[in-house]
Amino acid sequence: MSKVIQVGLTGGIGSGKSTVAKIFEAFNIPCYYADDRAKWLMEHDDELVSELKGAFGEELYTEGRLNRPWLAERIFNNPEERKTVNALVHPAVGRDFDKWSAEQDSPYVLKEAAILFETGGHVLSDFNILVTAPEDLRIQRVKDRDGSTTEQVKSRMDAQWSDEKKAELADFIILNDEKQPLIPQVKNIHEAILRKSN
Ligand SMILES: CC(C)(COP(=O)(O)OP(=O)(O)OC[C@H]1O[C@@H](n2cnc3c(N)ncnc32)[C@H](O)[C@@H]1O)[C@@H](O)C(=O)NCCC(=O)NCCS
Ligand SMILES: Nc1ncnc2c1ncn2[C@@H]1O[C@H](COP(=O)(O)OP(=O)(O)OP(=O)(O)O)[C@@H](O)[C@H]1O
Repeated sequence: MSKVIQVGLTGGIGSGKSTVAKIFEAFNIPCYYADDRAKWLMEHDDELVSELKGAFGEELYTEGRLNRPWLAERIFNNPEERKTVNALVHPAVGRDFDKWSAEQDSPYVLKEAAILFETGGHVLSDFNILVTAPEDLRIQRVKDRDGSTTEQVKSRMDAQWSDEKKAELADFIILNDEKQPLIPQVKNIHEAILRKSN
């Protein structure tokens, strides 16, 4: 059986990539949510759990649950520690995604991931979609959604590439500035991918 067409869907923090993914799902396209799945694997993939404990110590977990604020504080203020987590988590997510993709019956599948170009993961996709939005709007959205501070959002932005740099590598770009309607943009890309994949 030939490999299903894989489409990366990325965007910086608060760009609205999960919101865009939900629209693709409404067009019956299966979507793999890498950030969510990564957190699940970090608690349930025994090999990954032991590698992470080896790198960060037992205090990374409290009663088997990942100590997320503790880890976020560490990795978004320390590039070396972020590199360590990325090097352990991303290959595990890649394997899990490939397994999931092979089980889907669809003309193509989406992988929604916050960092895709940054990890080089985009080369494994057949196409890559970038969601963009003005930086101040992205910060406000995340503050409203999570109660984060501006500084916390900015420290995550600093761990990601700029939209300009990502745009050079994207096949499609969606502008989610709350002025341009999202559904027609998604529909156009969905139809273009179906045409290109036939
Ligand atoms: C530090 C953790 C526990 C914080 O969890 P939290 O629920 O607060 O955030 P969540 O995972 O939903 O991520 C929210 C946003 O933070 C940013 N972010 C998360 N991980 C990273 C990273 N490694 N590099 C840059 N930005 C990141 C993204 O914009 C993401 O959409 C979590 O982000 C994590 O384990 N990250 C490392 C693993 C990883 O790279 N996951 C994402 C890609 S597979
Ligand atoms: N076009 C829009 N109109 C109104 N609200 C929006 C729009 N796009 C996104 N939002 C809101 O902004 C917040 C961030 O969007 P979303 O969670 O989709 O972003 P994300 O890129 O997946 O973020 P993260 O990287 O933090 O996971 C959410 O609360 C979402 O409901």
